[in-house]
Amino acid sequence: FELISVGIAIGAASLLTTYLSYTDIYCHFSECCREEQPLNASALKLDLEEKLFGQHVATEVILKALTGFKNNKNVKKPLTLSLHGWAGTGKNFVSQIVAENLHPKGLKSNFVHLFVSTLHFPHEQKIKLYQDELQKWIRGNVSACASSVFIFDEMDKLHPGIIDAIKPFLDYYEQVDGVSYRKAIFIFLSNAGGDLITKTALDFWRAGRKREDIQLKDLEPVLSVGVFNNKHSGLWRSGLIDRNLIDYFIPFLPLEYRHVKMCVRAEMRARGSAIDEDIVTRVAEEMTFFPKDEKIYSDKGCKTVQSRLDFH
Ligand SMILES: Nc1ncnc2c1ncn2[C@@H]1O[C@H](COP(=O)(O)OP(=O)(O)OP(=O)(O)O)[C@@H](O)[C@H]1O
Repeated sequence: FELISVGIAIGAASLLTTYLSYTDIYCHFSECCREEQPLNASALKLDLEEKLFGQHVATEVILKALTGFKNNKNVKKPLTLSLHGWAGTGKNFVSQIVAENLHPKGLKSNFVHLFVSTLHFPHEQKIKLYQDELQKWIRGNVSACASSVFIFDEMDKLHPGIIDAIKPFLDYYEQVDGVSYRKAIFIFLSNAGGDLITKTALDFWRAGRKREDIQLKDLEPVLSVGVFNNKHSGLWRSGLIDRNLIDYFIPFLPLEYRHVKMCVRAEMRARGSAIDEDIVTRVAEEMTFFPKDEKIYSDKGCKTVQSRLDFH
């Protein structure tokens, strides 16, 4: 009798290993949604600290928000991050880093979805249609992979109201029509609030205080109110803010001359070229800086660094 149960145990164990190795092999060749895969927090930390320049607030908040969310076995709602700041300060860049740390194929993953307002929702008269499609699209993708990531770029160009279509998915519901959205991540990117962030950064600078002393609490309240009252933020009077469904408003500070230089060096490294400090300085000096008198912050952040480097 004992022999039979030992036999069954061995059989079950070997079936399990075959199944495990089968899934491993399958997932090696075809992308799998590994919902329970924990986040490698130290890899994300290293990525952010090494690659993202001048954004100490964003780095800290994103790291905390993601590790907290992914380590919590009992999340009550999806994670919703709203990234704000001037052009070229790293919002898309960070979303890419986050996406890669959640799904190895990053933006190319079947489980990471990027919406660009001017591309996907261009016509104001089609708001209702966009809302229906967006709901269907998100429902379909979350049903296929609970830990899907949705990135909405150019939120400030999104017609007011469209985003409220996804409100039920962002709320504290266990399920909506049989689908649970609790493990999904929504990231909104916007230039709205960039002026408020710059003002705070300038106030610190003018008061002789260090940029690194700026904290989330100096900016988050101003940002959420500012965005709610801004007709061109995509979140104007949005129920998402009203209902406190956005977990973090994350400020991206305007980049200074020294950060632009760091971007040039990073780009040179990525191209496999030796770092030539003369070229670094020349590229950085070609950028334009504001405000008019102090000339502290780069107009385009690090955005045109790559193309400018081609000239040298
Ligand atoms: N803080 C930063 N640290 C390192 N590289 C940066 C940073 N900001 C921008 N870059 C570089 O500049 C490029 C453009 O930046 P990115 O697209 O992330 O800007 P953005 O904030 O999304 O701008 P926009 O609001 O105009 O969409 C990035 O791909 C990256 O190479």
